[in-house]
Amino acid sequence: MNRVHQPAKDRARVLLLNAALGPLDYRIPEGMDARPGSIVMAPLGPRKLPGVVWEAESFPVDEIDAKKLRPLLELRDVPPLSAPLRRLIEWTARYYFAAPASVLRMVLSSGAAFADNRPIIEYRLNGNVPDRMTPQREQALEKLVDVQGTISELAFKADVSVAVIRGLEKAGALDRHEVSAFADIKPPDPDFAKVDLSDDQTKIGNVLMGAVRDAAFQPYLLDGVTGSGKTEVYFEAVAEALRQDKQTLVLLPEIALTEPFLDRFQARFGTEPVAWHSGLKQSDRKKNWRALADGDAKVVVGARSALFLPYKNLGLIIVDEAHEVSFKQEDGVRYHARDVAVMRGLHEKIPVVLASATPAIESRHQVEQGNYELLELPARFGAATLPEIEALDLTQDIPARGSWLAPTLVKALEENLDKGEQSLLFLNRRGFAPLTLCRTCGHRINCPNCTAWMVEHRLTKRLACHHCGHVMPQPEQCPECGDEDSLVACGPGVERICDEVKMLFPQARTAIVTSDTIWSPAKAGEFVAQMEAGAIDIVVGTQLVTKGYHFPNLTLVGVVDADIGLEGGDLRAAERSFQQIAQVAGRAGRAEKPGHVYVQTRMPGAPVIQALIKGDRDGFYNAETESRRAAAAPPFSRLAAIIVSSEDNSEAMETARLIGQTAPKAEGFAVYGPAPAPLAMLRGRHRHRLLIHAHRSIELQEIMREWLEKLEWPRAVRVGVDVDPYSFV
Ligand SMILES: Nc1ncnc2c1ncn2[C@@H]1O[C@H](COP(=O)(O)OP(=O)(O)OP(=O)(O)O)[C@@H](O)[C@H]1O
Ligand SMILES: [Zn+2]
Repeated sequence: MNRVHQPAKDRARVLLLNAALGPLDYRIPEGMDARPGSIVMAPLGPRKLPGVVWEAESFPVDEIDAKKLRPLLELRDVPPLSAPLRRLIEWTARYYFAAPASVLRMVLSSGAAFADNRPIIEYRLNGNVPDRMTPQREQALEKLVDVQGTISELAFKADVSVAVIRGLEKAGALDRHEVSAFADIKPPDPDFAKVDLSDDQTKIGNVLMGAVRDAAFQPYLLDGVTGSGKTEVYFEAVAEALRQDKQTLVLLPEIALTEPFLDRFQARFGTEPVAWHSGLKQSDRKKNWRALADGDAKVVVGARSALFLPYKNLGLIIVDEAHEVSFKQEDGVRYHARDVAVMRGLHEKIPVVLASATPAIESRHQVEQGNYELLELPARFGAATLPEIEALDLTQDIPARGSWLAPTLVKALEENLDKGEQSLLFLNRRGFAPLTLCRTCGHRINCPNCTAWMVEHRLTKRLACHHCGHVMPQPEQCPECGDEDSLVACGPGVERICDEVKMLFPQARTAIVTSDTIWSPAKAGEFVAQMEAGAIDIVVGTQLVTKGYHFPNLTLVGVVDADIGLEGGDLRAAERSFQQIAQVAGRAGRAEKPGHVYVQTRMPGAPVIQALIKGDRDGFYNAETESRRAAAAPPFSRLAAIIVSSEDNSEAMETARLIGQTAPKAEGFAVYGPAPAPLAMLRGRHRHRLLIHAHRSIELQEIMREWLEKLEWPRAVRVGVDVDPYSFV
């Protein structure tokens, strides 16, 4: 056997959609036009697996004899993956220590690539009631009103088994509908509803339109205060891409934001863009995938997973709310969508726009380095002004016993209510209380699988672990000492704040907005409609309400606990607190009526709080950047984490120790740990961490690859690498 780089003409190296397998060689049968990028079906043992033909030189392997090659089974009738996309997949896999097949999975994510073009069969209720009723059937009939989907989607939506849905179909309660595999897509009209831009907006719009026409790689940081019209401005670039017949990808940090975005887009371009997120039903996933691969979908808006899709001729990428940490994926391939978006721009040779009112320190640093071009919108659009921000010192302005809102904030809420204006209370904690404690023995109710407290959710009468999803009924007695009525809820979550609001203002119409209540774009749409109709007076929400929304009648914002974010003390704690509070403050007074923001804190003198109340954004950024520079922290250095986990703690510890002991020694390369992770147990696995700190000039991945490749550990141990980590637990 020898390593050959130039394979024979009828030989194909195929990256199969299976992370455990390396690339394999196959024979290309006579007449099959398979070349790099082609999506194929290949035999593996008795099975048939999808895969993509790749340049052999990208993945050198020991070649097997031509006579032993099995032939490819089929060439799929879908456009091949482009060379720039193949290079992006390779880059992502190398940079983030992921199997190329795992990255490829995100590209082919819908199964659409392998499905034939036959119609998709969906079902919906037809009003017939089956003769025989069961509780499950009743539940399904209740929950599936106006829902259409495949059998398994209906089962999921109705929370019953597939057999129940099949039974309903047999009993004649469901009608069958054929849905075309191809979407019927109306192209957006770039000139549908043009807006008159201000002078500042026009200047930036022109820069971006020029960039789209130039069709060259250029990242932009579109830095404009909340409500300055960043969206209007980047819509100009989208319009230009449409005129050039190029595709645009708009990435949003949260699927809940897609729904309001669709409406806004429709108002500007006359039709909705194509959406991509985990909430899509199977038939829409397939259709949308196909439409963007064929180039029919001109504008795609989605969550981070939309980044890897095989667009036919991408001309522009926009990352909105680009500072958001939710662009970092924390499981599977641990990539940062903002960084990969820029890499995609580089490979596709197109402009990339990062829009934010509170840019990441990393992005500002790139501007300083001359890598990104800065475009600034310093003022709110029109007559709107930035809200007044005031700190409420909780040690002076003390909330009543058993409550969490300072008297000054309560009074402001009351006045706002009287004026008929809307208010928003922000607390980044889901549920009722973060901890349940026994007054008798001091026992704290922990998750059995994680080093974490069980969070009380009073609305669903359960305790839930926010790390693994474990739930239990609210116990009547202490699980430790057995005492009755001794359990108390400690600390507030949004539900508890909402209870307080209802006690204070029984007449107020309230809404809780968290991922528990707004779990789909449709739910977000309902919430927006209610806000716009004035059917809600006071919203209590988590970070989900801090970004993107535009409610003209929302004039008062209260930050319930500004200190929470600073507690963890990780690298980005101050930056994140600043961003969150500035963003939530940015929801207030976005139209004619001015806004007011109260920030409850025990540390009114903290630099973050001071910068917020003085509106000294640049002061905060400069100080924070300098402290990072002084500490040689990112972006002035690089970090990578190694997370070792196993159900067996001693195995995990041994492996972590082995990794630590074999750490390479190099100038500007330091390894800290191993140490038990702060989240020492997660989903029943014991976790240990190492942190690598390196000079920017160092080939971090190369050194780590060489180091880890030589080591062996028990099969049950998982070793994950997190490059440029955002989470340190
Ligand atoms: N040139 C314009 N003409 C008319 N309306 C405008 C114009 N520019 C902005 N607006 C309006 O001002 C409001 C704020 O604009 P937009 O939502 O684009 O700001 P943003 O910078 O994206 O805000 P945020 O970062 O807070 O989400 C919107 O209602 C928008 O329609
Ligand atoms: Zn748990």
